[in-house]
Amino acid sequence: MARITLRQLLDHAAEHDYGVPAFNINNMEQALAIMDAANQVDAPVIIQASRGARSYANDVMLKHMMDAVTEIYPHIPVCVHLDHGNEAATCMTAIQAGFTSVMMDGSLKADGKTPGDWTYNVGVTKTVTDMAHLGGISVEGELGVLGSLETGMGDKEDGHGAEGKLSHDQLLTNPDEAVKFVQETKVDALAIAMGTSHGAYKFTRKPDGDILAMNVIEEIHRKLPNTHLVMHGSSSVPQDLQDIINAHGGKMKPTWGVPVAEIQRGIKHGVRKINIDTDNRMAMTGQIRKVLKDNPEEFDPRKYLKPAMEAMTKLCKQRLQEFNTAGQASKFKKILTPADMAKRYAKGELDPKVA
Ligand SMILES: O=C(CO)COP(=O)(O)O
Ligand SMILES: O=C[C@H](O)COP(=O)(O)O
Ligand SMILES: [Zn+2]
Ligand SMILES: [Zn+2]
Repeated sequence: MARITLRQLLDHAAEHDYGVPAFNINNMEQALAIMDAANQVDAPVIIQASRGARSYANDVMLKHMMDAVTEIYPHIPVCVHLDHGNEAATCMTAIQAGFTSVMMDGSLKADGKTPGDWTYNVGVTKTVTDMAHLGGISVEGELGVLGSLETGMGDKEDGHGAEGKLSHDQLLTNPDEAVKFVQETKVDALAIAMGTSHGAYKFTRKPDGDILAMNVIEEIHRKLPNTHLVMHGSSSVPQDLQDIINAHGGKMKPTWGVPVAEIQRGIKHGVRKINIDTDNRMAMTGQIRKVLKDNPEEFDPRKYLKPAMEAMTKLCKQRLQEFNTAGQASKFKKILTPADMAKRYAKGELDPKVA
């Protein structure tokens, strides 16, 4: 069994200077595609499921898929993470379903739309870390609200995210507040806002420092050198994938994502978890469109799901190589269980350290 906690994985990533992509799954095809990639390049990996994924696939199905992938690939450390938990109960039921890590996203209220204030965010996040750490489960928190620095609009493309206009202050995580937040909540990883947003339409041009504020990451990392930073909305939205979709009946508008070089710069400054969903959605959809358009007589799902999985494996493998995750799986000496981690939290060994 190689199910690893986020904390152990990201501590290893910090020690060995790499980042770990967190790929979203909703079904068996995505889980197998990610694991095939991780196995090919000897990489540990984070598989994450959103609330939407949990209701799409059912927790029982997800639980057994996670067991299946660790049984098929026992040598690959896999962290199973809840993406964007909206309240404490969502986190607790994920833990019951076997997740080794949860995100309590208190940057938004439980409706997933209204920005949460400081007191709300610290309170709900601390409730989750207090409970989760008792059982050795890791917690990611979020400070700052995801949204576009180009338009000032919140991030609601994929159905969750702030609605309406946000202030510059809300859109950029304040480094001093980040220090206080980590000290008060004891989160294992901190997601920050600096201009990325979910979905395909992040930027209308190649992003520069005005609309993708990587300097915020550098400043937070200076103040919190031991905190693992998380970049959400980090798909690169590759042009070739846009082209495949559009060449086969799709209608994606011109758009830019987060350049891989910017993520690599982030990894040099404490970014350890990089959330990617949209790129994989595009990789799969491009192949499904292509097969169905080129072979309109085809109706066996395997005929389009297999190329879709292969395209997703290719994308995942590329990111694992680009983030230096490749080659790291076999470096793990021992995978600690949540119970082992619980003892470490109890002793205070994993308490946050500030510069
Ligand atoms: O942040 C994400 C999941 O939490 C995914 O971001 P993308 O939409 O850029 O893939
Ligand atoms: O939130 C980000 C991920 O892309 C998950 O999306 P989802 O909520 O539509 O499953
Ligand atoms: Zn989202
Ligand atoms: Zn996200």
